[in-house]
Amino acid sequence: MSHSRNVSTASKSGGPQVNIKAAHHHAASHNPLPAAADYDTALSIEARKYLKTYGLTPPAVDTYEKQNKRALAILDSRKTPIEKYQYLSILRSTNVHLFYRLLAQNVKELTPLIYTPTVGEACQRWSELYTQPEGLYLSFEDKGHLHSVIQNWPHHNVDITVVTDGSRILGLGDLGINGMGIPVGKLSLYTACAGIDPMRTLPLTLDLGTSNEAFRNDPLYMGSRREKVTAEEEKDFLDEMMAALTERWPGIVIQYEDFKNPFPSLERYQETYTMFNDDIQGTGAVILGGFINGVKQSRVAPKDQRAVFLGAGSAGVGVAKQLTEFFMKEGLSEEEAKKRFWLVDSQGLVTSDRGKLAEHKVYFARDDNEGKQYKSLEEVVEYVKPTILMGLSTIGGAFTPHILTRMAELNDKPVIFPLSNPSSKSECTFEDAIKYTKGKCLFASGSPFPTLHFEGTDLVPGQGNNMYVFPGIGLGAILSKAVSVTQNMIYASAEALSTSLLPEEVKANWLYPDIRRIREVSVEVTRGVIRAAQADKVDRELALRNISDEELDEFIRNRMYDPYTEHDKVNAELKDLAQHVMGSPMSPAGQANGNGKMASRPGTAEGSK
Ligand SMILES: NC(=O)C1=CN([C@@H]2O[C@H](COP(=O)(O)OP(=O)(O)OC[C@H]3O[C@@H](n4cnc5c(N)ncnc54)[C@H](O)[C@@H]3O)[C@@H](O)[C@H]2O)C=CC1
Ligand SMILES: CC(=O)C(=O)O
Ligand SMILES: [Mg+2]
Repeated sequence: MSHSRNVSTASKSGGPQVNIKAAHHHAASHNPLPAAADYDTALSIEARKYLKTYGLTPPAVDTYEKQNKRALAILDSRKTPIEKYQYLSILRSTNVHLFYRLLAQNVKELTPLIYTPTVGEACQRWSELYTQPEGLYLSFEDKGHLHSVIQNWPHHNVDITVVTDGSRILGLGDLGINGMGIPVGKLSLYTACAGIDPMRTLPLTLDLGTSNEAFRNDPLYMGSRREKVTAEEEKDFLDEMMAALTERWPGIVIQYEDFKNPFPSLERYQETYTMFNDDIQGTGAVILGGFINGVKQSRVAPKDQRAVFLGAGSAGVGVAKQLTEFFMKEGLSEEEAKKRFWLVDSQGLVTSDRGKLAEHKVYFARDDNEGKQYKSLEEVVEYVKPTILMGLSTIGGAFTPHILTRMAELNDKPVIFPLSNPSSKSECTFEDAIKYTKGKCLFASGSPFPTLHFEGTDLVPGQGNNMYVFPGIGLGAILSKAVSVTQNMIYASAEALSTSLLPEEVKANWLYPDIRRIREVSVEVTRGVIRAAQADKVDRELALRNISDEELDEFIRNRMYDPYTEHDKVNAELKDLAQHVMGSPMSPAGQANGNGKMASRPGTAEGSK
C-alpha cells in the first residue's frame, strides 16, 4: 500500500504538508490488480477515518491472527481444491496483504492451491469460472497498437511480467487465453517466495489464437476463435510486445512461460532484453540444484551417469543442457558430457538417423545406435541401463511399475524425477516410486506428493519445481538492474539452491530445502544471481559490487515486500498523518475535520491530484 502512496508530512517551512499519490488505491472496481486493502479489517480506527472507510467495515479492529484464523476456516469449509482456489483469488483481489500473510504462514499447504496442481484445473476452466480481471491480455488483433493497450495497465511501476501465449499450459496442452492462471500463479509465488511487490507485477497473456478446437467451439471461451497464428506472425507480434513493454517500463524483467515452442524467442531476445525462459532455464536450474545433491548421495561419478529423459521438449532439453554444463565443470569434455544423455520423445529415442529432427533436439541426438531405433521407454531402459530417469513428457504414469522395478535392479540409488505437471501428468507417484524401488530411489516430482510412511520412517518427497529458482532469478535481475539474464546467472541460481539446505535437511537426504523456508532460500538464490550478473558485467546497480555477502543479503531482505510490516507501516503512517494534519481527535462521525486538506480521500481521483 505505502509503496505507491507518496506521503510526506513535513515541509521545509516546518508546517505539515501532505502530498499523497495512491494510484491503485480504491480502484478495485476497474483494476486488475489486488486492491490495497482499504477495507482491511486490521486497519486502525484512525486509518479508517482517514480513508473514509470508517463505518464501512465491522467496528472491531482485527488482529492478523484473527484474520488468518477466519480465512483458514473459510478455506477449510470450501470442499474442492478449485473452490479453495476461487476463495484465495478473491482474497488476493480484496485484501492483498492478508492473502500474502496467509500464504507466508502456510506456504506448504497453500501453494498446491494457487499453483500446481490446482492452477491446472483453474486454467482448463478459466472462461467457465471467470469473475474478475487479474492481468493484461494482448490480442493478435491489437498488433500495431500494443503500445497503447499496454498504457491501459493502471500501475506506473512494473518490475516484472510473466507472459504466456497459453499454447502449452503445464502438461495440459494449448489452453489459449485460459492460460492466464499461470502468469497469475507464478507472480503470486514471486511475491510469496521472493517478496516482489505485488503491485509491481504484470500477469500477461497473449491471445494469438488456439489450436484447442474444443475451446474454439465453446460458447463460454473468452479468447479469439481463430487458429493459432503462424510462427512468423508470432515472431513479429513478440518483437512489438518486447519493445512496447520495455518502452513503458525500461527496467522490466520479462519471464516467458509455457510457450509450445519457446526456443526461437529465447535465442532472439536473451541478449537484447532482460528476459529468460522459465521452462527451459528455470527448470534446468532447479533440476540441476537437486541433482547436485543427488549425485553426492548416489556416489555415481559424472562419467558413469546415464540419464534417460522421457520428453525432449523445452523442459527436457533445458534440463539436459544444464546438467551437461555441470558434468563439464566436473571435468568431462563437452562431447563426453552430452553422451551421458538419451532423450526420448513421442517417436522414441532421439537419434540422428531416425529422420528430420526439430532443431532443439539435434544437440542430444544419439549417433551410436548402430541403425537401430528404440521406440518404447522399456526398450530404451533395457538398452541404456540408466542411473537417472527424468520425466518431462506430459505422460502421466509413463514410469510403470516394471520400469521402476528395473531401475532399482540396475542401481543402488536410482534417480527418479517425474517432473511433469500437474499431478495427473506426473510420470509416477511418490508412492509407486518408493514401492517399486523398495525405498531406494532419490525422488523429486514437479507437483507435490504427500509424505509417505515407509518401513517405520516418514519419507518426504522432493519437489523439483522451478518455483525454487525463478523468484530469485527475477529478484536478482531486478535488484542488480541487469541488462540481460546470462547463462551464468541461471547456473548460479542452481548452485545457490544446492547449497541452501540446512545440515538437518542434508542429513535427512533431502534434495531440496523445506519449502517453508522458501523466502530465506530465495535470498541465497538472489545473491548468487546478483554476483553472477556482476561477474558478467551485466549489472547496472554498481553500488552492490563492493558490499559483502552479508550486506548484500541484508540489502535483499530489506527490499523484499513483507505483508506484515507493509500493513503496520500503513497503519502507523495514517495515524501519524491524521494527527499531524487534522489535530486529534478526529470527529466521531469519521469525517476529516481539520484544515480541509483531507476533504478528499487519498487514492480517489481527487485525492491524488
Ligand atoms: N517441474 C517443473 O518445474 C517443470 C515441469 N514441466 C513439465 O514438463 C512437461 C513438458 O514441458 P515442455 O518440455 O515444455 O513441453 P513440450 O511440449 O515442449 O515437450 C513435451 C515432450 O514430451 C514428448 N512426449 C509427448 N508424448 C510422449 C510420449 N507418449 N512418449 C514420450 N515422449 C512424449 C514430446 O515429444 C516432447 O518432446 C509438462 O508437463 C510441464 O508441466 C515444465 C517446466 C517445469
Ligand atoms: C512448473 C512449470 O513451469 C511447468 O510445469 O510448466
Ligand atoms: Mg512452465
